[in-house]
Amino acid sequence: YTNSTADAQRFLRDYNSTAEEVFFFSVSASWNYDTNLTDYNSNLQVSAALEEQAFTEAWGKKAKQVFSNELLDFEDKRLMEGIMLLGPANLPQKEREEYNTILSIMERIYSTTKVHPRPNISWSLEPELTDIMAKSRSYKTLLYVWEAWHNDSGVPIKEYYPRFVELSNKASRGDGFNDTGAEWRSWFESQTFEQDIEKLYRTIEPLYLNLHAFVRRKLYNFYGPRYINLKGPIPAHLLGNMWAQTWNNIFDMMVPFPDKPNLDVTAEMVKQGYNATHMFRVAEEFFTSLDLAEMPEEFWEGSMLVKPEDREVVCHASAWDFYNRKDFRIKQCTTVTMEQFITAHHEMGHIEYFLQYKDQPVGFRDGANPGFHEAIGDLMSLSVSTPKHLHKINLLESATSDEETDLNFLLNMALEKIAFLPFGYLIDQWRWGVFDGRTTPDKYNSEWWYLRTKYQGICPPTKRTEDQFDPGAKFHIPDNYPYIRYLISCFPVQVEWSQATSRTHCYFISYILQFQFHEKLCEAAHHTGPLHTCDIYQSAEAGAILKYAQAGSSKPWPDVLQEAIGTREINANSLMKYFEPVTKWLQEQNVKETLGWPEFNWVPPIPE
Ligand SMILES: O=C(CCC(O)(O)[C@H](Cc1ccccc1)NC(=O)c1ccccc1)N[C@@H](Cc1c[nH]c2ccccc12)C(=O)O
Ligand SMILES: [Zn+2]
Repeated sequence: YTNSTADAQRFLRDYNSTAEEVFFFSVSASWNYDTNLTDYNSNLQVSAALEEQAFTEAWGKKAKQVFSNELLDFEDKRLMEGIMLLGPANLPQKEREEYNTILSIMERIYSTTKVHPRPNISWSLEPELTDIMAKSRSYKTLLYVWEAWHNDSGVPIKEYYPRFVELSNKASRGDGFNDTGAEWRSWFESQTFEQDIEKLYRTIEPLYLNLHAFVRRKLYNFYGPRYINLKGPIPAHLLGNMWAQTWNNIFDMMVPFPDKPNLDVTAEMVKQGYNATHMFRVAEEFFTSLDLAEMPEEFWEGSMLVKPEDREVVCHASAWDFYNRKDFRIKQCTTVTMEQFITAHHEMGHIEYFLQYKDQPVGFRDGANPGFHEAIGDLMSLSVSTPKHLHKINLLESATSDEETDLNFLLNMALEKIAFLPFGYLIDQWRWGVFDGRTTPDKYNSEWWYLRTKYQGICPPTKRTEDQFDPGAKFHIPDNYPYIRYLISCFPVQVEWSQATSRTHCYFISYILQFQFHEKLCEAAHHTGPLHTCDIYQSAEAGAILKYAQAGSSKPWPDVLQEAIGTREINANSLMKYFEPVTKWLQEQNVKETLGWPEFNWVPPIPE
């Protein structure tokens, strides 16, 4: 290759066809390991990762040697920049092996941890512990399960994490970043990224404080003054979820108008004999009703939609692209619940994205929009969760949309979407501090709980020390998957050109903007009435916008965005408008409440 445009384009084509084979091989090895966690499969997965890293190193070094970037158009420049990022391939061979092995071990510890309440009884996170956290209303049972999971999964991971951080930072420095956190933030290519998120968070904070105060009062009425301090943080194990990240599982303790139809359709799904495959068939029909693609045959043949009995697997849901334009799979330990039904739509949103992208160059199939993937799945849940949609798919008797039913629905959505915001925000705040060295291993847990109390207004139900490692008890930390993308993701758009590289700006498709996106899709679907009753199901016009927005970065972003979403600024107006009825209602309920948790350091007593 010489430094000419023609050669650069040939280089990109050659890279692409080789990359497909190498990525197919390493994704297949990861799939085999994740669906059968044995030493044998771990070794194969680690060596496949080494192969991929050797490939990345060879082509990345060649690209840096030969090409300077001004030869190429915007797309090819982005592809070439991606190829030049070596990641773990910056590490010498021994350290590469150590890096891959640590990741494999941490993932396995998390995914195979079991709790033994009594001899020869063993509970996994999915489904046993998850179900108990969702359904139990016994303070002591919840405390036992919460503490056992956090100790048994987090503590063994703790010994590996500092070394992992060291190796990850060294790899990031090899690509010119100060540390891995800086590398992750660079994807948003915005000098004011952290301030933007802080501003976004401050906008919705009043809504969160009202939800928090209301939930705390209801928990106080149930668990009593011994365990709930009306001026303090809420004990983390009482919110229906192992990490207190979404609170919709305790909706039954919060229902504003209990005599209205029950919006949690889990019971109805069980009654109608739903199983995993049927849940995914119904999800598929939602997407095809938007004129998006149906699942290929390979999907139904290759996916793992239920937890196998005979082997250990990674149960945390995920969607897989095998980079051969044919094999696309979901791995989910599906149980028949509404929450899992929503997750099935979220995972299938990833597959739809893969299908839209499959004929794009490899570099655009995932890296181009870090996290746009995650935004699509959540966007769908805004429609799928509506009483109107659940009625259309015959899971809800009546779709009476009177004011009280609407309030029930909006509170349920707030327990999912609003409760999530501070959690989505704090995970990577903690990690950014770890990667840039501010949070040293001797402070991992205290910093974690400081952020958990500061943003979520929750506290550990029992004393936590530096002997434990509670961040390790949340999948995305041992799996090293960035989390802010569940809150903010980014359309990279060409804006102005500078000499060395094409400057791209970030159009934030934030968690907040999904409501704006939803608003646009609803307009296209000719929806009338309040936004929260909109369901884009069966609207090909709405699907067209989605398809256009999703169809890879070969389309010019600005018009997609302006048309689809409105502005590039993060503004929470749509979200605030969406929740406006329930915000007012919560403010009325909270007239006598203390908003926030001034008794910041309060922790509940241990039950005797
Ligand atoms: O992790 C997930 C779903 C799994 C996933 O689809 O996001 C998955 C995560 C994962 C990443 C890397 C390896 C293994 C699993 N992401 C993907 O499968 C995926 C697929 C294609 C591209 C990018 C990511 N959800 C998050 C956030 C979340 C759950 N429930 C919510 C409700 C409202 C808002 C957010 C959430 C969580 O469980 O904490
Ligand atoms: Zn996802």
